[in-house]
Amino acid sequence: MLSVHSIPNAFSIDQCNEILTIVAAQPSQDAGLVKQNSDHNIRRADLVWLDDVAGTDWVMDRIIDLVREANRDVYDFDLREFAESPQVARYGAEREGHFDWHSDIGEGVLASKRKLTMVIQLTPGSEYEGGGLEVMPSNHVISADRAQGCATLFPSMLLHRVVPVTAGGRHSLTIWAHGPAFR
Ligand SMILES: O=C(O)CCC(=O)C(=O)O
Ligand SMILES: [Fe+2]
Repeated sequence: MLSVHSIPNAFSIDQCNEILTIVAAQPSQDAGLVKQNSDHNIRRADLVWLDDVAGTDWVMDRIIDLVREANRDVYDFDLREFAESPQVARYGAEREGHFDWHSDIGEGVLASKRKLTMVIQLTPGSEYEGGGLEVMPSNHVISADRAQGCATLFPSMLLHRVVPVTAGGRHSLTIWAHGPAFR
């Protein structure tokens, strides 16, 4: 139940590139944390929330299929909804984009109901240095597959981070599935 699950080619290269094109046309926001305070020592990234963007229903449809299948095969969590918009983040070398160790379960009304996190690599791993997503399921660290289109899923309470980008830029798509609190 605390495992990190990887789905290669969850989104095709064409689909990743289409999302990147759509996002490039949107204004981005400086990343806030769970409680909307932006502490740049913890996180440095630019965000676009996809539910504000027309023409992205197919992205959510694909997300729903991927999460449903992974939950059936691996987690068996009581998931009820996607209560938050999919989020596209850009971590750029120009300000050492990163996200320090954190859990996605926070104190907010929505963040407290997060149960499963899925991150899609939108950028090919060869286009940036650093920027790796790392997840800590127990006393060791798992590095997410950097391949474009690969999905990494993990229970939202697990500590994870994005190490600083030192060259180029990395885009990721993150979505949370929500449900009643763990017990
Ligand atoms: O961009 C990533 O790889 C992870 C993003 C993340 O951990 C988050 O938004 O909570
Ligand atoms: Fe996170």
